Amino acid sequence: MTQPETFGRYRVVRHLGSGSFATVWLAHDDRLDTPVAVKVLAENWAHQLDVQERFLGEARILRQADSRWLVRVHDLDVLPDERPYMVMTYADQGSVADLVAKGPLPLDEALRLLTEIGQGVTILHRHGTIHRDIKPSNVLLQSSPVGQRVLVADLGFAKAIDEASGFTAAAGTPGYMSPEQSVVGGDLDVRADVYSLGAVAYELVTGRRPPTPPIRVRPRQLRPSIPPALDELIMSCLADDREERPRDAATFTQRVRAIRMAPNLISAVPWWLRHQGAWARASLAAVAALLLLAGVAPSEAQPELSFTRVPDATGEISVAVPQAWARQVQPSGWAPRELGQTGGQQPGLLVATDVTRWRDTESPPSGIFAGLLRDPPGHHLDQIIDGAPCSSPSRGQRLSTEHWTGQVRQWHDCPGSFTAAALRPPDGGVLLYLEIRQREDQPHIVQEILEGARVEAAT
Ligand SMILES: Nc1ncnc2c1ncn2[C@@H]1O[C@H](COP(=O)(O)OP(=O)(O)OP(=O)(O)O)[C@@H](O)[C@H]1O
Repeated sequence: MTQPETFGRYRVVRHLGSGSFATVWLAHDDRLDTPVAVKVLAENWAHQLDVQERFLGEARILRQADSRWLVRVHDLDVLPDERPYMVMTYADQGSVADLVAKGPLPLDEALRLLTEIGQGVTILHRHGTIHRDIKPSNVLLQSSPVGQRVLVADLGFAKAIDEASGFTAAAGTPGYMSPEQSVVGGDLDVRADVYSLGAVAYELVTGRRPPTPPIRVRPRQLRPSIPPALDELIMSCLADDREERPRDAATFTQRVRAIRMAPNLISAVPWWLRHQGAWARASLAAVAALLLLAGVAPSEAQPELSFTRVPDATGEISVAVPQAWARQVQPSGWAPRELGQTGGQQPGLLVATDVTRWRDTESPPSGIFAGLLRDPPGHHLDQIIDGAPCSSPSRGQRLSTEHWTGQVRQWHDCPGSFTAAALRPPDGGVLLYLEIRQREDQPHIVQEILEGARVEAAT
């Protein structure tokens, strides 16, 4: 295949891939200085009107739906040889198929992806569209300053809900396609996509594409650590009888979110986590018990303001906080992946007057989040945080003490104050990411907390 030089004003960089009907190129928009993906209808289909119509239909749906969870279409035009092309968001991190090719995903990552895919499909359903071909290779991944974002793509088979009865052609991909999709002339509704969401979920958590229906091997038989609620959800999506499935993608997504929030999946969550909604609530009884077990004791260093040292569940991190802040503790670690960093579950903790309101922008609690990163050399604060927690000006500074070197950024009127810091101990190796929120701005307390944080070598 010869590489064209340009498509209109877009300069072609390289070939990204070819599907059954189209070829996709990486190109550069020199005017806006941004990479784009250009999808061009294949020559052999260029004169087939129904295929052309489908191509244009895909571009229109994506343009009109215009969502951060879907590939966005920025432009549509026609080449001199009359082949249409659409200019889309470039997904620079491949697809979910690449991830799952390496095996089943960690549960927290699988649930995060399923929430995002569910959100993308929900947008389509609200737009009156059935995707009809949801599968891992049609879920693309794009890096963002705060992590990796899912983009549901390839609406080549998509159909308007109100035209979806009496289809003549069967369409979809075996393994992901609902039983009703393989019936010629069968009528469809959004529950066909719910089947596919269940099939994708099955593959993400087991590493195996589900067999053709009826499904006899439950995900928990292949991976016993899967929460029963997730096993149930996947099996209900894959029911032969669509009446037994969740009614739409929104219901599926809600149920995935509820599983993510279950107490046994709790991990501490930094403010900067981009999934604002998916927030685990701490079990207060467990918190009280953990506080006792952790041996919380007032610090002797601050007689005028009593400080307490609180460790995370592994004992690798501990923070000294004003006693009054340590009403609730979530000590069970965090997933740096949520902030776009590498590595699975890591030591981390959240200590606050009310952990459930950690990301409340109007009436924040006082507290501290601390999370460990196995440090890629040269990593710094701006690679972790994205944007600003509020519109007030911020001040950055370097910190260099006996225990830490690093960067600190503070917003003094957020409301209250907000501090983010990335600190390294003298022997390096790890990076401690900290967030400190204070209802009233008292800089000396922030200073004490930064000074008092500790990382012990894991035994
Ligand atoms: N926006 C995009 N950014 C980056 N890569 C993309 C983008 N859209 C498609 N691709 C890649 O281009 C290739 C071709 O995509 P296309 O949607 O034409 O077909 P497909 O989904 O691979 O196959 P089929 O259409 O036959 O199901 C795929 O490898 C896909 O990952």
